[in-house]
Amino acid sequence: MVEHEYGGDQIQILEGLEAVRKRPGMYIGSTSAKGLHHLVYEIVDNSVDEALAGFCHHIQVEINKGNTITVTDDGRGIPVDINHKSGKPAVEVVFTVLHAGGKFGGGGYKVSGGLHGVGASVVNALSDWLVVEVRRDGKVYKQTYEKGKTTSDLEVVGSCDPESTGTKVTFKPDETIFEVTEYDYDTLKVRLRETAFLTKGLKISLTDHRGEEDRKDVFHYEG
Ligand SMILES: Cc1cc(C)cc(-c2cc(NC(=O)[C@H]3COCCO3)[nH]n2)c1
Repeated sequence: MVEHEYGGDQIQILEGLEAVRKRPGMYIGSTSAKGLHHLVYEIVDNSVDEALAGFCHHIQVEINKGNTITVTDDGRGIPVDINHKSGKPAVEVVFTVLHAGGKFGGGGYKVSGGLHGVGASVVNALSDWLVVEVRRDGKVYKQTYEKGKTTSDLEVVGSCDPESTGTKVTFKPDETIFEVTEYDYDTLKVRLRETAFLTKGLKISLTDHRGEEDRKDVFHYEG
């Protein structure tokens, strides 16, 4: 690959991020409480896709102190192999390339919690920071981003049982973008219960760590 082509790709990525941060409403509908909660649905939808593919059985959503969100699944783990067009790990492409495909192919971007999660890079762009951990092949991989820009190379930070695979994402919504930065437990509860109902067999748990005591609900509907 010739040097200038690489530059082109990098510029494309930066333009994508800038577009999302300049007009967030175009990508997540609004920057009100609705948009704040939409960030969670965009991430969860990726794990739901993995569940629909038959590889993920449990998704955990946690509201942490400071109103950061952690979503953990037990799927195969986002691929970490180097994508030969970009020279970047597949997981980095997922979180940094704005997929022009949007929800319905073509350039248009449909705002909705539609499936076939492609919104990870949008969530990343609208977050002060985002950390992803992938468990795959008995290794624990980690990468970090700030406002959608990569701030560390993908690195192996540990090892794990080869049978233990999955993806964990923690992010902090950018308070300069969202008018509301406090998560509402019941809003997430209603949506996650509906998602579990529509995805028979998938267990979805929601935990709020912000209080003295944790508050938790688990949704699991059999077919
Ligand atoms: C929380 C979260 C967030 C994102 C962006 C992706 C995922 C995700 C993605 C996947 N699985 C995959 O990407 C599939 C894709 O096909 C190869 C094996 O892995 N599982 N979980 C989870």
